[in-house]
This record gives sequence, C-alpha cells and structure tokens, in this order.
Amino acid sequence: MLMAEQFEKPEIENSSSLLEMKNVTVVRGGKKILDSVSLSINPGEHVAIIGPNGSGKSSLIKTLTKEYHPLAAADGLVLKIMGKETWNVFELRKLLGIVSGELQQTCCRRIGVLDVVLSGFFSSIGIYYNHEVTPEMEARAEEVLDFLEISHLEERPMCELSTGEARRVLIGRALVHDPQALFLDEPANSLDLKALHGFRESVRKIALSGKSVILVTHNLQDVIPEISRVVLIKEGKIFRDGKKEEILTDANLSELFSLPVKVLEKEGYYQAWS
Ligand SMILES: Nc1ncnc2c1ncn2[C@@H]1O[C@H](COP(=O)(O)OP(=O)(O)OP(=O)(O)O)[C@@H](O)[C@H]1O
Repeated sequence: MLMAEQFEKPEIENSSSLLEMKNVTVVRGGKKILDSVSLSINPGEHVAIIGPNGSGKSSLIKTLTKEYHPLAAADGLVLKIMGKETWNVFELRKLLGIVSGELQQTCCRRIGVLDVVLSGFFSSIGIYYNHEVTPEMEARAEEVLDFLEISHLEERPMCELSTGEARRVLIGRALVHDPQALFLDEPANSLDLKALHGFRESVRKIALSGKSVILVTHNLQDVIPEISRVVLIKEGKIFRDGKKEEILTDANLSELFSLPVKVLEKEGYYQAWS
C-alpha cells in the first residue's frame, strides 16, 4: 500500500483524535435520534459500535459524514474529525472510507468493478466525463483489488456480483484513497458463512495494516479479534464504552437488547444467544 502516498490529500491537523464528539444531539422528525453523545476515538484504534435496530448507529455515521447536523445550541458541543470542525464534505468522505448496505444498493448498477473502485478518488459512483483518471490511480486501484484478493472481478459489472463480492469491492472503493479509517456499517448483513469468513479476513488485514476499523453493527459475530474496544448504543445514547471483554457481558447485552442474552466467546469471536 505504498503508492497511495502519491495522491494529493487535504491538510489534516496533527490531531491526537481521529474523532471527538461531545454533547452531540441530532433531531429528526421531531425526535432526538442522537442524545448528548460523547465519544472520542484515537487514530489506529479499532472500535465496534453495537446497538439494536433503531438505536442510532447509522445516524452516528451520517453525523460524521455531515449528512446529519447536530443541534448547534447544545451546551459544550464538539464535533471534530481529525482535529478539524469544518470540512469540505467530499474531502471528508474520502478520508473516512465508508461501506454500508445503502452504498451497496446505490452501486448495484451496470458499472465495472474497476470503475467502482476508481470512483473512490472522486467520491462518486462510477467514472464520468469530468473525472481525470491517471495511470497512477489505475495502478493504485489494481493494487487495492490485489490486496483484497478480488483482482479476478476487475472486469465484472457490479450488478452481477454476489453480495459478498460486492461488499469487498466497496471496501476497495473506500481504501483506494488511503483513508485514515474504515467505517463499516452493518458490513456482514446477508453474507453466507464462506463470504463472512472472506470478508472478516479482509477487514482483519486492513486493521493489521494500521488503519482504524470502526465497525457499526447489531451482530456480535462481526466483531473481529483486532477490535479491542466496544461502545454500546441504546435509544440514541452511549450506554457503555470500554474494553471488549468487560463490555460484552450477559448483563450488558441483556440490558441493551431488553431481553435475556447469553454471550459466548470462542477463539476471539463472540456470539449472542437469547
Ligand atoms: N431522516 C430521519 N427522519 C426521521 N427519523 C429518522 C431519520 N433518520 C433516522 N431516524 C430515526 O432515528 C432512529 C435511529 O435510526 P438509525 O437508522 O440511526 O438506527 P440504526 O441503529 O442504524 O438501526 P438499524 O440497525 O435498523 O439500521 C430510528 O428511530 C429512525 O427511525
């Protein structure tokens, strides 16, 4: 992953924090969907944000990507990403590689895999007449496909790929611009066992390469062993935050999901039974 250094990047302040949120409240449809959220994540840290359906996980990501805006009037509001409060949205989205089911649906068109990966340079979906794709960009896209072991898919259209293959291509799109962090929103939904295994191995490789992996999920099975910190979110509030082993307990998960839950750990992976 050396060639990424050749590409122009926005100036990032020398920050000790990848992400700093204090008192972030977001209101949508007359309801607080994030309620005084305070969360700080360091560069290189791998974190799982876990919560039930409707707890505010996607809203948290949308707040980071400036799709949702916090209530400016909140006391002591801080929302800094890589030390900065104000961002050009396109630059920001390049620096935060985001992979979600929503993005996968948007990309499910007759666009070739290589173009989808290249479009990560332009924060677009597909390549258009005004995009200048350089040989260096193509080489970088090929390098990313190779890193993710999906070079054989390069010429296939996205709409013909399996869910697992498409998910990995979107990781490639997110990685092509060498982001500081990879944000995965419900990444393993609808993957079968083999696809799940391949997907986890790719994410583990990225985590070990030094990038932050921020995983947002309701499924404990998605939590790769490299993740050491878990944040539980319930009804738009941070409910627990700490070391994975201390947070993923029967008591915490039962309270989070409002039903009796048993947590099992095996070889660094977790599962919840109810
Ligand atoms: N634009 C919006 N307008 C109105 N309500 C919204 C909006 N976006 C989110 N919400 C509400 O905010 C709450 C949190 O939604 P969010 O999508 O963040 O949950 P989630 O934890 O990602 O859920 P899931 O696991 O089902 O994807 C839900 O009650 C949802 O209906």
